[in-house]
Amino acid sequence: YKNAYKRPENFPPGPPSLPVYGAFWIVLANGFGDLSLAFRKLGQKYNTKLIGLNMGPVPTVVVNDPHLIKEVLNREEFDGRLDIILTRLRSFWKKLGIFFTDGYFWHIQRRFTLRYLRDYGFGRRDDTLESVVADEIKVMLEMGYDGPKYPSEKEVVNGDLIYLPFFFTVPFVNGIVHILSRKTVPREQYKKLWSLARGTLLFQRNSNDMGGALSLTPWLKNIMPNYSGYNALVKGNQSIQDFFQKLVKDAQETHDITYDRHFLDVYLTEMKKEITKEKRSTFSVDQLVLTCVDYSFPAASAVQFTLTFLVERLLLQPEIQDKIHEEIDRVVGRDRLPNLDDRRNMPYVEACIREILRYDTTVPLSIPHRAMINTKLAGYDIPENTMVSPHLAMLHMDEEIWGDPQNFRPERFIKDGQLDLASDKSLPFGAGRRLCAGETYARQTMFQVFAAFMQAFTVSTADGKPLLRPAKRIQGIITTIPEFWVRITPRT
Ligand code: HEM
Repeated sequence: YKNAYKRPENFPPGPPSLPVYGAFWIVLANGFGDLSLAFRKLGQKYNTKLIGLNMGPVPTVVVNDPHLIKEVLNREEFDGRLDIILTRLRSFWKKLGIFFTDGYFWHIQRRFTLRYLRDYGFGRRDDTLESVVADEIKVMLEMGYDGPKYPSEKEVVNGDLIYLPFFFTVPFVNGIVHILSRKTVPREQYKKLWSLARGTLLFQRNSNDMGGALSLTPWLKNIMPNYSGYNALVKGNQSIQDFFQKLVKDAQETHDITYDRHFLDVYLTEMKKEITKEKRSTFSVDQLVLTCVDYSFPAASAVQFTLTFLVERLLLQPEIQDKIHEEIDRVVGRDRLPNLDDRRNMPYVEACIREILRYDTTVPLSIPHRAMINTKLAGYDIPENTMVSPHLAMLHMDEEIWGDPQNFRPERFIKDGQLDLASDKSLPFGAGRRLCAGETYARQTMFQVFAAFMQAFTVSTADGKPLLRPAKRIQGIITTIPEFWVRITPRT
């Protein structure tokens, strides 16, 4: 009983702790498989904007209020990340990468990678990258029109059916591979990219926004490696890591310090310089592999699932599909692919993407932050090392901000026929110094892929019956739905 109510002094109110998993049991009882729902209910029950609880041994604060979410994202002392088994098992049991590192290491590596990836088209408008992605889109559409050319393509195309999300994988991932290495994986080897995307999905689904049971009780990996998801996490991670280890190894073998061919060379050159100059460096080959993994992981999962949610929405609300087709035909016609210049003239397509990012929040509780010092939030004391989860889905469903958040209504972002950015108060990519590093890449490529796909096809359900309700959401690190077949009909 004493333990159940033991909590740091002046900590936000919230559910008591039970043995082993602390309040996680109560969270699960309030929304098994839907942490966002659970925290919405707990917020109401304790009548609080900040829910304080112990997730296993970890003091945790879930931020349910739009203003406080923005405050957390913009205060430096909340920029930390947790050091948990989930993050270690993907990075050779070290603290590496961008997503799950913090402090000096993260600052140097995030800044360096964003600065130099930019030279290869990442995070800005770049003609070369745009045409690389457009070439991949042409192949994707060709698969849709003509069916599989290589056996592995049968995994994603079957007659007039396509398999989502994997039909969308290649343009997104090959775009990143090109930014990193100035090459793309050719069509006859696309299988590699699909298995990388499948591995990523396996990893995403075997944990959750808060690290899952395995992160709270890491010893589970020794006694029940299958049931705890540990084996699946290792397997899922392996497929993406193997791909990039090979890419980095190839670059190392042909690296010449006097001439940088691509981002991998730029990194290796800096690494060699730093290692001769300094005794300790944040640069290493393992870190380069993890950097590649971190920039590819969401490109092989979050973006393609966002478009998959959008296609599902078109099946549920077919009138939206007609409006999209009308806009594409009016602005672009049928003789060329939509390009990034068209974005400003296609407010409806752009608004559909913004609305799905709000409506189906991909990362409902964001990636957990960590308080790096003892601090205060809304008058409460937040001890150092508290996990702090900004509840983005709550912000996206706030009635005061949106009026009718439960409706999927792209028009909410359009004013006088123009996209009204000021009305988009959503934060699907977070904010502040931890802002998603791939937001620009995600927004640009999603527009390119989706607009071209809709220019070419009409979508309908595989069985021809109207879709009446959305698929059940699968809670993972990102939220997904089960893969499914969709019928595409070329537009005449
Ligand atoms: C629909 C697509 C995407 C969504 C909704 C999304 C959302 C997010 C969110 C919510 C975060 C955590 C922010 C925080 O900690 O407060 C994040 C971090 C991150 N995202 Fe994305 N993301 C998407 C696509 C991408 C893409 C395509 C890339 C790379 C190409 C990317 C790279 C990253 C990286 C590297 C971080 C870690 C940043 C850091 O911790 O410093 N994301 N993303």
